[in-house]
Amino acid sequence: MRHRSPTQLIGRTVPILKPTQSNLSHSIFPKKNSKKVFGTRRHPVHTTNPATMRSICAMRSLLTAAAAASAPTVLRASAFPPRPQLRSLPFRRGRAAGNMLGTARSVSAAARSRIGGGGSAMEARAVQSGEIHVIVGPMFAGKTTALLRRVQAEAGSGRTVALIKSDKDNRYGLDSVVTHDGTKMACWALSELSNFHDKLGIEAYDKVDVIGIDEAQFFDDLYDFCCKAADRDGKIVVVAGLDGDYKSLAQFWILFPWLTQSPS
Ligand SMILES: Nc1ncnc2c1ncn2[C@@H]1O[C@H](COP(=O)(O)OP(=O)(O)O)[C@@H](O)[C@H]1O
Ligand SMILES: Cc1cn([C@H]2C[C@H](O)[C@@H](COP(=O)(O)O)O2)c(=O)[nH]c1=O
Repeated sequence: MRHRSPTQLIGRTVPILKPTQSNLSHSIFPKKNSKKVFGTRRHPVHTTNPATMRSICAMRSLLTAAAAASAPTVLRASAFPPRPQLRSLPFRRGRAAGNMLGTARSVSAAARSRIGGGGSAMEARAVQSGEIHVIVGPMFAGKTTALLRRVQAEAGSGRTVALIKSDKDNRYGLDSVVTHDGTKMACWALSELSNFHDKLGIEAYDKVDVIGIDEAQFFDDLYDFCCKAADRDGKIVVVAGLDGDYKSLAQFWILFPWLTQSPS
């Protein structure tokens, strides 16, 4: 059987056009081997589903506000977090010398401090939005492999990472994301992405720079979570999942019109 590679898209979530029937008229799928840039103008999502349309329109104001914000990215430093344990934070905090979090703060922590620290409204809005990266393809395409490589590279470059998968995927156990050829990495197995904040606690969430999500197609709240994590909290979110099944996976699709560029 011919091996198919997953497609990788990358982008900030930037609202470009108000979704209308006319700009929702094209397929979300690029031509095979296409290097074309993704974005609402070029590759809008194809949907006539009223719920999807409502969702897109409802998110527009949030995204517009997020896009209005601009500030230099705050570079973050930390060591690779220890294996997540249920009922405990996945990061050691407050260490001195090898202070795992160094002196830098996460974008969200910095943003919160600006907002809560009596800064002006302009300062409060000056938060760098994050990014959403999408790895998409059919089963056995190497999506999880690509996700783990990316997350491990981010961790290796000093960012704090957290990995999530759907608890619906219990094929290789629940405590790890596992590729079909056996590479694995500890993860949080969740039924809903909205549980992530509760599992980590707000302080630990603040310190996370990169959130990897595997089996993204199973999360009904994928779109809301990704947009909030990227646009409100400045996170880099790397999402891997199937491009569709018989139920259409609308949550995954509606991320696509907000993606503005693909890696060269
Ligand atoms: N049937 C199979 N059995 C074992 N390993 C496989 C099989 N098909 C693919 N692989 C290996 O698994 C890798 C892809 O696994 P993975 O990243 O988990 O894919 P995906 O997340 O897209 O399903 C491939 O690079 C290949 O080496
Ligand atoms: C095609 C298809 C797949 N699924 C399920 C089966 C697996 O749990 C995942 C895919 O995982 P992989 O890492 O890409 O191998 O999705 C499904 O529920 N519905 C489908 O149509």
